[in-house]
Amino acid sequence: MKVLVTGGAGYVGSACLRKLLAEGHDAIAFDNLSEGYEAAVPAGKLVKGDIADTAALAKVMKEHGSEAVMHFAAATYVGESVTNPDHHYNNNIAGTLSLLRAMREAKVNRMLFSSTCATYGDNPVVPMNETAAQIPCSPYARTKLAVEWMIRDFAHAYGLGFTLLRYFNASGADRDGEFGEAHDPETHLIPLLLQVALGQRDKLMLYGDDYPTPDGTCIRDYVHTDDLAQAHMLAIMATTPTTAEVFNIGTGNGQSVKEVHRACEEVTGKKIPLQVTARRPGDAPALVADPTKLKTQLGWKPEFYDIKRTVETAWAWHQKYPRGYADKVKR
Ligand SMILES: O=c1ccn([C@@H]2O[C@H](COP(=O)(O)OP(=O)(O)O[C@H]3O[C@H](CO)[C@H](O)[C@H](O)[C@H]3O)[C@@H](O)[C@H]2O)c(=O)[nH]1
Repeated sequence: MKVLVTGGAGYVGSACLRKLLAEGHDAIAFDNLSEGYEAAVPAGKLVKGDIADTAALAKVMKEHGSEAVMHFAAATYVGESVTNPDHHYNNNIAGTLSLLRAMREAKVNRMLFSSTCATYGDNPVVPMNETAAQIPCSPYARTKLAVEWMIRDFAHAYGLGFTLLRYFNASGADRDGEFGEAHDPETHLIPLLLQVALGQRDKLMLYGDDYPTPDGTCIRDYVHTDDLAQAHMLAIMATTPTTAEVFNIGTGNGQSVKEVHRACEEVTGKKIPLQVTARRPGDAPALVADPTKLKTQLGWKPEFYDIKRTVETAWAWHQKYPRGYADKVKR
C-alpha cells in the first residue's frame, strides 16, 4: 500500500514508517522536523513540509499516489498545552483540517489517526474500553478529542474510511537500540529517569504523590513502540473507504510513577534520586487500557507486557546514543 505518514520523523511515526517499509509498503514521511529527526527516517523517505501547507500536502499525495494517510503530526506535550494552548490548537486542529482538505483534493480516502488515552482524562474507570466517557483534562487532550470529531464529521459528509487509535503511553526503543525516544526538551518519564541514570540529570522531579492511587502517584499504561507499530499495520490493512472504527492501544497493565522508577533502577543498576513536587497541571490520575477490542477484532498480539523489558530496550538506546539523534548523526 502507498501510505503518507505525517509526523513520520517523530518517535511513534518513524517507528510505524520503518515497520511499513519493512513489510514492503511504499511509505513516505511528511514532517517539518520541528520535533522529529531526519536520522529516524530511512534515506530517501522524507518529504520536508508542514501539514499547515494544504497545497504541498496535496501535491505530495498526488505525486506519490498515496492510498492512505497515517496522521501522527501533532503537538504532544501535555504540560506545554496548558501554558501554550495556541500551539496545540493550531498544530492539532488547524493542521488536521488542512490535512483533511488536502486528502479530499488528492482523493485519498483512508486514514489512521493518532488519538490518545488522554481523551478519557478524568474518567475514573480503570481499565477503560473504547466506550468509556471521554473527559479530557488538558488542552492537548481536548484538541485530540476535537480532531476525532472532525474526522467523523468529514467522513460522514465527504466519504472517508478512518480508524482512530487511542494510544496509551508510547515507550521503549527498537530492539537493536538504533531508534528510540528523544524529545527536546525531554518531558517524558522513562527517558528522564534514564537520563538521571546516565548522570545527565541530578534527579527526577516526581509530579505529585497525592493522587487517589495506591501509592499516590499517577498510573499509566506503557505500551512499546513495536507493539504500537504492529497495531498500525493491522489497522491500516483493515481500514476500507467506509470504515469508522476506534481502538485503544495499551497493554492493560498500569504502572505508577514509583513503579516505573523502581523498574528503571533495577534495569540500570543505578540509584535514581527522586524529589516529590507539585502535581503537573493537566495530568490525569490513572489511564489504563482495556485492549480487548484490538486483540479480538484485529488479532493484535503485543509482545511487551513487562515494564522492565520495555525499559531494557529504552536503556540500550540511551546507552548507545546518550544524546539521542545528535549522537547518531555523528556516527
Ligand atoms: O519529570 C516527570 C515527567 C513525568 N512524570 C509523571 O510521569 C507520568 C507520565 O508522564 P509522561 O510525560 O511521560 O506522559 P504523559 O502521560 O503525560 O503523556 C504521554 O501520554 C499521553 C497519553 O497518556 C499523551 O499521548 C502524550 O502525548 C504523551 O506525552 C505522569 O504521571 C507524569 O506526571 C513525573 O512525575 N515527572
